[in-house]
Amino acid sequence: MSALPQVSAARPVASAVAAAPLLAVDAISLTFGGIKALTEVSFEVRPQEVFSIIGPNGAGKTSLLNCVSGRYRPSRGRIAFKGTDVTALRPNERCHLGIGRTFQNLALFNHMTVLDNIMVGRHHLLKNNFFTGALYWIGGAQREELEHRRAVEEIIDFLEITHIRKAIAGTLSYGLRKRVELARAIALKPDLILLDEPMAGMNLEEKEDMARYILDLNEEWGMTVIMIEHDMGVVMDVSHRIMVLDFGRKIAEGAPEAIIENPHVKTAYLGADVEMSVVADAGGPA
Ligand SMILES: Nc1ncnc2c1ncn2[C@@H]1O[C@H](COP(=O)(O)OP(=O)(O)OP(=O)(O)O)[C@@H](O)[C@H]1O
Repeated sequence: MSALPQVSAARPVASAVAAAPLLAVDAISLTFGGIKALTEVSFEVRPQEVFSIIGPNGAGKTSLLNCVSGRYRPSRGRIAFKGTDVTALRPNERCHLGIGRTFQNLALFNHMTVLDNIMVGRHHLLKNNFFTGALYWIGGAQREELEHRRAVEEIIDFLEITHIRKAIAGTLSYGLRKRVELARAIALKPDLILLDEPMAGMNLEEKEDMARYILDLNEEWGMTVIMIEHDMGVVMDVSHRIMVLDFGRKIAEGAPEAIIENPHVKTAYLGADVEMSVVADAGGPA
């Protein structure tokens, strides 16, 4: 008997299967004191894929995402994005290259409005600073501001948060704050977005909405997605490919229907009581 949910037919990737990888992670290892969080993990993500990372608690999923975003520097190995070695780059430099992210725990400015939180997301795209802004207020800076507002409004429309655009972020429900955080991350118009447990703490309806936004981001906006998620129904339904970590090592990688049948994956999950219940509760596609 499988503890994992049934899967529907595999999702085809819009880009050619043979496309050069957008992200190439080559044998990265990461240690914290004596703890081996990651051991020689390698994988590639192709343009326009939804690539999910799953595994029991403490398997190294967030550590891996932090290595890709630049928050952690792996002790060994190499990370290339769009063919450029980014291993030594800081998070904001990777952000400029087109890597965006959301966090496992919400990281919004709670005292600010939804609109301002999303505008913060676009901040690094602003070309005009205080001085050029003062000199060219009638021209460039004002036009740039209008452009940013238009882009932000497009995101607000897309994520259906028009009704809360003026609300103070901290007053919103958890599900809505997660959606605002996604809005802020996509405001950067990243080519690759890293989502750390986007459905955590959500009710079924909120999860269904979030799954739809992720699919639309991928299919309509062409964004490549790397997602960590514990809800296996969602993972199996939205992912093109899945990588499984256990104790910091990659134990499997492939299409959802192959992962679900993989004996190593079943063993890893059956060996983890907490994950077992999460997986068993996942009622299939979101
Ligand atoms: N900043 C840190 N300092 C010390 N140890 C850490 C740190 N971050 C992660 N670890 C350790 O690295 C290992 C992997 O943790 P990580 O959070 O990456 O796992 P995870 O798969 O994301 O877990 P979860 O599903 O519970 O979020 C764990 O043993 C964890 O305790």
